[in-house]
Amino acid sequence: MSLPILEAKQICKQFKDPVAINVLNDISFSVNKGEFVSVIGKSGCGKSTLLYILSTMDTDYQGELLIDGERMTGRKDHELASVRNEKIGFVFQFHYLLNEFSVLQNIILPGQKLNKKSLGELENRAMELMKILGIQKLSNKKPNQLSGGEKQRVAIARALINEPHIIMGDEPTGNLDKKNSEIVFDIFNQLSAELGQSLLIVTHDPEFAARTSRIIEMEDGRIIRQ
Ligand SMILES: Nc1ncnc2c1ncn2[C@@H]1O[C@H](COP(=O)(O)OP(=O)(O)OP(=O)(O)O)[C@@H](O)[C@H]1O
Repeated sequence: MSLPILEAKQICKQFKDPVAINVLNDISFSVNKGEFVSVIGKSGCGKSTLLYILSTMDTDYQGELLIDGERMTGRKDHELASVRNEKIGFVFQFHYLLNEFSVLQNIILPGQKLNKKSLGELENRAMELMKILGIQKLSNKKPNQLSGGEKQRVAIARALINEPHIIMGDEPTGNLDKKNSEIVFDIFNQLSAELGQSLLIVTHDPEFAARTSRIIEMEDGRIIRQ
């Protein structure tokens, strides 16, 4: 059997300011290739804190994190930055697209940063992704000319440009209406089912979570069900 894409082993996190609190306690789980996993739980239970650690952005924790079987814990910041660029695609509640660039330019930016493919190759991949996501007609528009749902689809294309091993999302449908949330869910589902894309999505939306392949439910910094 292939290695899990992501493994969290006994992750604990404490914030010390203003008073010491344990925000994450003994979090262990893994995500396998092609799995579409959601993380749910009440506000303040530690979901975003956990995602920040799993995405290698926060290195101040106890326990161990492995991505593709490789230990991330204890690695230097510049090494983690290149892991993020190469292996993780991010989709947030707010899309952080750059309004001075076109949709196409926004999508290929992380690919140019990684610098492993020519501009032509990146543009071809971006066109393919835009087709899958139904936004091919928007390639020359600027993000501020798009609807919220379209912007989020552009952000998903951007997250996919470097063929990430895992997509991580923090409330990616949090800012969308029901119809656009459905569209985003269907895209994630299709990526997982047809392309074997692994996804780990933090969400407040119980309907969204109920349709993912596995739900990790948190309470007070612990996993209470998965
Ligand atoms: N930098 C910080 N310093 C101190 N406490 C923090 C810090 N960041 C978060 N917390 C606390 O850690 C707990 C978990 O926060 P976190 O943002 O991970 O929750 P969440 O489950 O993502 O919540 P939400 O669903 O509202 O986004 C909360 O009690 C929060 O107040």
